[in-house]
Amino acid sequence: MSTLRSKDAWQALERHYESMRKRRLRDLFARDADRAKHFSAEAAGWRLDYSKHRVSHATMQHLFALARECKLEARRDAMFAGDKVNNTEHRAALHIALRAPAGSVIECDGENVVPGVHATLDRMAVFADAVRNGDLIGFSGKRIRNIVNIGIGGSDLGPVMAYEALRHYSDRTLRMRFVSNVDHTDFAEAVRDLEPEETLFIVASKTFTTLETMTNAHTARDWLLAAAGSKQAVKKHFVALSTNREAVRKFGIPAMHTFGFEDWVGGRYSMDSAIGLSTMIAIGPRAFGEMLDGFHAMDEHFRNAPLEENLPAIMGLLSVWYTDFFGAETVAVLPYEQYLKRFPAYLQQLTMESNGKRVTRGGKAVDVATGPVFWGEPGTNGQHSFYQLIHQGTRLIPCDFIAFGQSLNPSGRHHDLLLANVIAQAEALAFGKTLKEVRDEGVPASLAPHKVFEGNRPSSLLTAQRLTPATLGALVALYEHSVFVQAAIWDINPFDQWGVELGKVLAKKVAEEIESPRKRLAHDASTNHAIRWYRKARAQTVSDGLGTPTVLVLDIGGTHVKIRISDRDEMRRFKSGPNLTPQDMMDKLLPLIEDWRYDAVTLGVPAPVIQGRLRTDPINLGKGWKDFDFRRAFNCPVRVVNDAAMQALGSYQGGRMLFLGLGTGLGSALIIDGVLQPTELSHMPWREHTYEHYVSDKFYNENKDAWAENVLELIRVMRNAFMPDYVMLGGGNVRHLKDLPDGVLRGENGNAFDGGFRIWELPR
Ligand SMILES: O=P(O)(O)OC[C@H]1O[C@](O)(CO)[C@@H](O)[C@@H]1O
Repeated sequence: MSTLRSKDAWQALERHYESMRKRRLRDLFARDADRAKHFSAEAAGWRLDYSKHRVSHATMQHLFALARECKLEARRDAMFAGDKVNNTEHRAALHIALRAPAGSVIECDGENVVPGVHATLDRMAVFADAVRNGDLIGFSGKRIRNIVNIGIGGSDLGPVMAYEALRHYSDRTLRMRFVSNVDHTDFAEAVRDLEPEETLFIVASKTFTTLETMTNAHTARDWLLAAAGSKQAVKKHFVALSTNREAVRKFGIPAMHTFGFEDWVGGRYSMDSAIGLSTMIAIGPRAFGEMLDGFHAMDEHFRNAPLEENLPAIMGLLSVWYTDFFGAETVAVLPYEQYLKRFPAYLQQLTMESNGKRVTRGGKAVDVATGPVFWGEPGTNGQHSFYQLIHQGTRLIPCDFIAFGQSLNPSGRHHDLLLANVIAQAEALAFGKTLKEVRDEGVPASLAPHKVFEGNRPSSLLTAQRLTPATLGALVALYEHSVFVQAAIWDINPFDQWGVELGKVLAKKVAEEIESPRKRLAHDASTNHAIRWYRKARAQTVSDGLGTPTVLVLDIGGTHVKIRISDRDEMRRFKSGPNLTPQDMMDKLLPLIEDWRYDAVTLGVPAPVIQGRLRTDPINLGKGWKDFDFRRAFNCPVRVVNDAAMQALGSYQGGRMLFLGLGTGLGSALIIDGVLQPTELSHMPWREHTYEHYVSDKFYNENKDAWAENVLELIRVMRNAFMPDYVMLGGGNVRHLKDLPDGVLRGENGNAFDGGFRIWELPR
């Protein structure tokens, strides 16, 4: 038996539960006319009515006794004192210091942390005011109007929830957006209608290493630089909120745009730290200060009020009561306030990342249920979807109803009806409707069971006068501390989150395997199957010309194979020669590019290619090229293209272009309005031989002057035949031509790679 189960108060509760299990709320109310008064408490602008819970005075006494036996007050005091209550990470959990008034003293490792907190708040205020006043200017000299917060988990849910909750108080001339998901759709939709020159990115990440956030931050930087041109723009358009100052500096964000906090602020407890910069920009430093005051008021209440009047203690203990004695698995959070639409999502991280634990602080398995599942939606919408199950389903789902006396957008009967609904829902859940009541209404016997409401379904009603920055702060602190109370009873650490690690590590491995399609898979059959399925889907995306693939280009020549990849400048090469078979090439290539990831391959081959297929083996290489299965060898989409055509594509400047490649032989290609037309001029008869003969490298070595004459003659003839807007000369021997006629341009050899990359942008 665990220490918790063996506690006197726990055992007393177990016995007491047997007497409460069947007690009806109807009876409890009938016996006590003042039950609503007796089972309610107030603090920091909030009133908690918990009279519709399945508790008696005795229940509450047992629960308070349990809290005392679990040393809740001592644990709370240790947290407030800056002790390392996050024992698995050896850290304090001092979020209460984030809202402590200037002048207070809260020590961590012997140092008063409050002055540092206020110094950051002051810097944030100066910055927020600069944005709000229009003093913050982007790269083009225009004022910043769009704020995009990039973060995830606590670096997103708190800011987005607070922005939505306090929208009424926000500066409507600013556009606030929040990007969290690594799904690119999130970023794409967030910036779709924004101008880079007016956009500020706030990269919010405690660690500044989180995969999703850093991927989105790099995408944001590319998006900005595509418009700004210069890397200097990053300094103006990016702000970082982080504890990892070194990583922020490496990203290119200057110290003056970095707002830090300390490791004693947990991600899900950070919305009132520097992570709240977007909130402060939206509502202004003064209102942000009011929100902090609300937090602080609830902190003080939690710290000083006796458990019997202590809102977080009561809420936390009720959660333990239902989770461990009634076997309830979830809690529904139902704000009757549209501005709180993201509150349930925010609470999910706060509650479940904190208390989703299966071992005690000392590492022993717990043998009672811990952290319930939190979920919810704003009322009244939920009433028309899942409330059916809460009213008549087989599960017990305690509900937290949240409502405000005054609407921020009063109009007609709206608020009356909203409040009527929340009050009525709590009443219906508690008291239900008996079979007799249904029958008395004249409902036929066959239908009556369907219309019975069992009732006895518990709920809290949390009310405040108005949704303000202060009431929001107090509400969040209420839940933070309620989570702490539950953790104290279960003896778990609510401040770590090891449970997210394994998935992160495996995702990194799987991403590597997806992006290196030749890697062998050694997972279970199902995981292997899923990876293979996605590799195929991904290859299809590339083949369909969607997205921007990373392309590996091979420029295969008679003496060397040169290789590049589209996201790096580096070129690698290895020797080819007259005996090089495609298999030899693969054997030399793959070890050389082991560290490169690519989605697609372009092969520029010195041989005729029609519709992506080699018509013959290259004359200057070994055998077996024509029928070799490159798609299979690379395990990703491959496009084979004539080497001259590839260079032509890389040199193309629009319109009708004739490309002539002067190398060992003669390469040629025609591009008309972006569409590549393969041509094979080299072996057409000319004079006593072929065109290639008279402009070849061999001919050049025999008679240089005649070679130059021949090239000019070739250009004249081909111009007459194809009527291009211009002729582009490529190949190594172009350098031997001094003066070029008008309309004839000199291309560069490196253009071949650009052609290999561009070919994936063309329709197939
Ligand atoms: O702020 P960071 O370091 O990017 O972390 C984001 C989130 O990731 C987690 O560490 C794990 O999900 C959360 O606790 C945290 O809020």
